[in-house]
Amino acid sequence: MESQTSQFNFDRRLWNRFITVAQPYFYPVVRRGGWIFLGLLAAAMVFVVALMFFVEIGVTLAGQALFPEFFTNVAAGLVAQTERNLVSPVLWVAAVSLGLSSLCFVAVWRQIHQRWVQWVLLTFLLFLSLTVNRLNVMISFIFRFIDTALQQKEEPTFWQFLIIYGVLIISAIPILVIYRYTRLKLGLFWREWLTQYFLDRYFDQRAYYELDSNAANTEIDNPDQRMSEDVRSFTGTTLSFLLDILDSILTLYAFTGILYGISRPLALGLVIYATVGTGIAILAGRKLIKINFDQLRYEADFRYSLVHVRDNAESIAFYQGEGQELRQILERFGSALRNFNLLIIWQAVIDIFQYAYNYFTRIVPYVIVAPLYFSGVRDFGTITQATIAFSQVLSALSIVANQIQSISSFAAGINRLGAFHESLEDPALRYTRDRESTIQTRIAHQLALNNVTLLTPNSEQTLVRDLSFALEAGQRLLIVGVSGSGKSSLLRAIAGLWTNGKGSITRPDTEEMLFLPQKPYMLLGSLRDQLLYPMRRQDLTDEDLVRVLNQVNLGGLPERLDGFDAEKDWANTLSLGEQQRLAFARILITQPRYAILDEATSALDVANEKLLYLQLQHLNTTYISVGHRPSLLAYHDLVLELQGGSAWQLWSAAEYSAHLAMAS
Ligand SMILES: Nc1ncnc2c1ncn2[C@@H]1O[C@H](COP(=O)(O)OP(=O)(O)OP(=O)(O)O)[C@@H](O)[C@H]1O
Repeated sequence: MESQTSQFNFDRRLWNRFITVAQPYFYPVVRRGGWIFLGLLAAAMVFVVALMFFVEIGVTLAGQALFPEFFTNVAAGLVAQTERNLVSPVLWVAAVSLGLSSLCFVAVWRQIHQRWVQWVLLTFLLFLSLTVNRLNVMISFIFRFIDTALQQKEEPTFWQFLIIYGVLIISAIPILVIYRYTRLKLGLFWREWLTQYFLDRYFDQRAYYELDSNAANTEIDNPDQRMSEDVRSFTGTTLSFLLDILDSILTLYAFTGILYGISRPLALGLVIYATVGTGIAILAGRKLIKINFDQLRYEADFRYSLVHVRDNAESIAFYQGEGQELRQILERFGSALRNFNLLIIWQAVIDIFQYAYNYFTRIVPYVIVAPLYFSGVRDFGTITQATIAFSQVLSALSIVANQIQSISSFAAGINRLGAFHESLEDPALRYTRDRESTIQTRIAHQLALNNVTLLTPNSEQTLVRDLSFALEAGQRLLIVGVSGSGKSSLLRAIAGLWTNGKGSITRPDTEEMLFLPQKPYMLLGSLRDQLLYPMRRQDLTDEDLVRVLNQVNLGGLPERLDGFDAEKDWANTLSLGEQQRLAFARILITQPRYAILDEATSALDVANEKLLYLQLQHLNTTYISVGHRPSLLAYHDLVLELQGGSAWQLWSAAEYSAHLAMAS
């Protein structure tokens, strides 16, 4: 896999990642889906602009019909413009644009019919953005009239326009509020969908397990942050950039003509100026992507170290490891601060560029238009108009140059989400090294291993070589061996968690098997949730649960801990032995065909261990245990001894007992 940390550029890869993450909410992922998505977006923009054209004509005509005197006196320019529009070819262009853009949506309706809410909201949002843009233009006109009336001391006109302004603002406020609300609402829907999209893939095929996101050399650090903060800022920022781009296009449309009319060299000079500025901003911004990317990681690492302390509070307290923990946390915090320092230095460098870029622009129109004025070709007002048009067009063209900081941090977020998406979609990318071969799994009624050679995920150790055995129904196997010989790993291979190696494993479907891992797992939730984990059987009453708890010697638990529905921090409330017994109760409730127990009774006294195994023998469950204690031999028929160095031997329980007796 190409190293992601070496790829911080505004390039095709970034663009592809952006489309990959942004598209699925609006258009299903299919061949050429990205282009169709962009086409639809353009169609939505065209639709909105054409619609606005007709809305403006409609509003003016309606206004003229309702208040003829007012419109003829006050908005004569608007009326004249509307009358010109009604006979101009632009009317037909707008009508055709409206029809064609609608047809684009009709053409792909089958693909997007489940996504109509987002398209309606997005189109509405674009329309509102355009309305707000128009309102601003109107307000600018009103103030021009107010200023002129003041200057010419036309008091009635002055008051008239002030009242018009008041009325306009009263009608504009709801539009502004709805505009903002719609933008946030669409962001919220999108975030909900995208988070769900990532979560589904995160839990699919145990990606969360294989990502190994705590390893120092991992490509995908802190998936939690990617799914929470990165997704949130991705959706919000994409929408606001989209609206900014629309705004820029409209501004360009409105003012480029004016500018070109005044001076061609000015228009041309502006394009060159903005292109150079954008180029420099992109060059400087590239550096910022990497720094922003690192910042997100360092911040998440810092937060994780604090969560880690919270999760392991008791162990740290026993060890009195506060000093060490504090040092670790401060180190991570230090990395975040150092990187942030770098960020503000680079921002200062970019600020130099941006200030220069924006202040120099004030000179440019004068430099180009003043000679025209001096030579008498243009009048004085032209300079003012050119300056306004120039600054409008420039700000539209300078969207990248002026927002490079936020664009680079947006790009960093896109890279984090894009890389995460890639590794979730393609399991091969999750491993740091290429696998030469994998252990094959077949689903069958019984469990059997055929010539299995098992390696650790990083291929550093071969744990067992050419291991073969088969378990008959009802046969019970005990796996023994020195610490680190690979006992738990063998169970991981049976469960399909580890597949690095050769050979094949035949086993029942995992739904028919229940694994109790070495560390008893206590989920977040109530005592009922603990007992019913992982399959939520709805048919069990409280009496059934109490009966099961009695079987594992935990009958008093509900009374002691406020019933079945109180939520507690179970891992810290229950003793290790209690947690193991609770985990064992899950087997008695689930009654799987196969149970796999990894030192599941290691924290229990021998009497409790015996009680649990006797319960297990009453079920129709075939089980495999891993354990060190000789007392376990009594509950098993076969013994698999892992001898270290990838050697193994299979014994009957009786033979192994005799072997132990001889050895001692
Ligand atoms: N994720 C991993 N990546 C690489 N090596 C690992 C990984 N997990 C475990 N190992 C290594 O694999 C070997 C076998 O580990 P395993 O947990 O299977 O031992 P075990 O026999 O169950 O030990 P114990 O009796 O102490 O629980 C160990 O040397 C361990 O360090």
